[in-house]
Amino acid sequence: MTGEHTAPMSAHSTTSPAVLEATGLGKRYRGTWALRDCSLAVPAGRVVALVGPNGAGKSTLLHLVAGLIAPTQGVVRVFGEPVGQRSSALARVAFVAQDKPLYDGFTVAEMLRFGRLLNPRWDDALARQRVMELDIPLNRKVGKLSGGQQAQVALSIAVAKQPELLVMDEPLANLDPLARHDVMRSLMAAVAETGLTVVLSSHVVSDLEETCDWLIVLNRGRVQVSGDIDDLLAAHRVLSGPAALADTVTARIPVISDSRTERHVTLLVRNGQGAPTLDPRWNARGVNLEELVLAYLRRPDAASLPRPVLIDS
Ligand SMILES: Nc1ncnc2c1ncn2[C@@H]1O[C@H](COP(=O)(O)OP(=O)(O)OP(=O)(O)O)[C@@H](O)[C@H]1O
Repeated sequence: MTGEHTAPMSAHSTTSPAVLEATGLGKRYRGTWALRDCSLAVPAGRVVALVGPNGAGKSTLLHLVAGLIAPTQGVVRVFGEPVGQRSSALARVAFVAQDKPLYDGFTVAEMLRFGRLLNPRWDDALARQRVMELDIPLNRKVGKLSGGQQAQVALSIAVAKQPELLVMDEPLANLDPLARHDVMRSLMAAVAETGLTVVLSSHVVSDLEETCDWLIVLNRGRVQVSGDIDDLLAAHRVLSGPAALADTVTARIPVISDSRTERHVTLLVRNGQGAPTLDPRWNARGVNLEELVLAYLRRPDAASLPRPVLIDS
């Protein structure tokens, strides 16, 4: 059923200690809720895809995790500690903002020196090695690098801080497909070397399919889906068959998306426990990550099980 999903099966359990945990988390800007009633837990060592349409609240959630803004409601914990101004756990978190935190007038070497001065856990050899392996000249001004090279420098700086949780807000934005692939490959190499947990937001779901193993879907400020990607894919399937039979399925199985012509219907459904035997005229197949995400985004009222496992701290 999950054959189309190429991410390696993870040995992690959903009940391993949560690196990141939100409970009833909400953020209001003046009269508008950017994030509401957000509860989720991410186990250690996961690579998390945070997806959702424009204005869904992704940046707001990531800024709350990084301690850059304070919640209006609820709490977010990293490594079991509530995030706040005095949170020592934030020393274990690196955040790469959407508008890469680089200074155009600095050379790459100066950016690395800056990183070394600001970060007590800085690994200078690692930073230089990563930049040189990518053939990025140390003496070039950051403003003269390509978008892909700038993303790689920002990633190298973040990794050199030796975080245990790396939070990246749209690291792939404005990059061409090859640069996106290269950045994701670099990120995966860092994950393989260090075992760090990564949360990254993106609009391009297909870029995440091979590398991420945990999915969070935000829609209109609410969490619709949070869970292990393999589990989520296994819990859904696509049914296609005669339109005349559609009502027999929709009455018995939770339908996330429904696309019909006069004679034919395609349904993306959630497998309930004890899923009913279907008429042989139905054709069933597995879903891929992009289909799953799109189906939920089209139905903001739908939420997926399993619900996040919250771990007592
Ligand atoms: N500083 C702010 N002041 C007022 N409203 C804000 C502020 N930051 C975000 N918002 C609002 O909160 C909502 C969520 O915004 P957010 O940037 O978190 O979404 P997003 O999912 O990251 O969007 P995008 O994909 O477009 O970057 C939006 O309606 C946005 O206009």
